[in-house]
Amino acid sequence: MLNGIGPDGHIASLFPNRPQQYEKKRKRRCRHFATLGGGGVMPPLPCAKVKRVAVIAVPISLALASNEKPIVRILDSEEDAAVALAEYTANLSEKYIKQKGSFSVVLSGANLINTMRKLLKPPYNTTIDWSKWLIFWVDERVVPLDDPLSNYKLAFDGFLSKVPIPKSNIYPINYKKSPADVAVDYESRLKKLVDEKIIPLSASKFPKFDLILLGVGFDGHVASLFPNRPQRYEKKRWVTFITDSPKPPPPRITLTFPVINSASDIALVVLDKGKADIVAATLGGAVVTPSLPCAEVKAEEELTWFLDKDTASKLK
Ligand SMILES: O=C(O)[C@H](O)[C@@H](O)[C@H](O)[C@H](O)COP(=O)(O)O
Repeated sequence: MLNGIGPDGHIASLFPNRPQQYEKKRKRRCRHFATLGGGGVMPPLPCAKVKRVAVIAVPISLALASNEKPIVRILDSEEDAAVALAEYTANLSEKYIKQKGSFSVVLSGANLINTMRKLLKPPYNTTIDWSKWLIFWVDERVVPLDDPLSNYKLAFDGFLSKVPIPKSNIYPINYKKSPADVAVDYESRLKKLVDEKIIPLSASKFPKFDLILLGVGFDGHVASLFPNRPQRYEKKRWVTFITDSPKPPPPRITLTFPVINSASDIALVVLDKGKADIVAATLGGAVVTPSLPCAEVKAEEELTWFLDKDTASKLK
């Protein structure tokens, strides 16, 4: 069988986001699955599912996923990763407060907040200068701040209510608007903080946060930048919105890649063996087109992955 490969990885008329690629009974289909290059991508690209492959030509559009030598820390357990994350965050807090008088921290939702728990314990609960912390969200669900789905509520209940960060240093969304307007509002508040020199501007004229803490989804998303949604390609806006997020709830706002990638330090915290394939594909340099969002993350200073042994188990 002679097959071409589309820029999105489709072969024949089997496209990445269409159910036909999963057809198991009808005859016109590809029977056997394998992955060229060994990177597990979830869901796999149709072109990665063809068995017995002879590669005749590789389209030049299949660029390697970008990743500029991240630091990869593989800890024995989730508990050890939480300890390492606390030490890493406390060191950066000390460094940036010394350097510039404040420490801007941008939070994700979901499991990350629990993994930050060691910062609430000695010695960090008393040694960190919490009064200098500024808190933002890399993405937020457009729901009231007391809704169980709110990333603000998750962070407040699990972390922010337990440390003395001044309320005026915490920047949740103004949720009482449409997602589009919530994004405009968050962006204009960030612009004001840049004008007031509370947040510096990067060389490429995006806000430069000190530390962004990211989780990675099973499909390789970071923040609310999903593989099959256009928001990941935004180049100008600082904050954008999505009304059909594949991860519920659908309405969200998110910082864009130009902002994320302008941060000084970024931690990607992935502690879930169900994400071992995504991690192996990203850090193993697998050819994935379009690339996984988590493979697009870069930091001005250092990008550090925090993994546990199980999550790193498929890394060669
Ligand atoms: O609001 C959200 O849902 C997040 O900010 C999202 O980007 C999250 O970080 C990833 O989905 C990973 O989540 P887990 O680490 O909990 O799997």
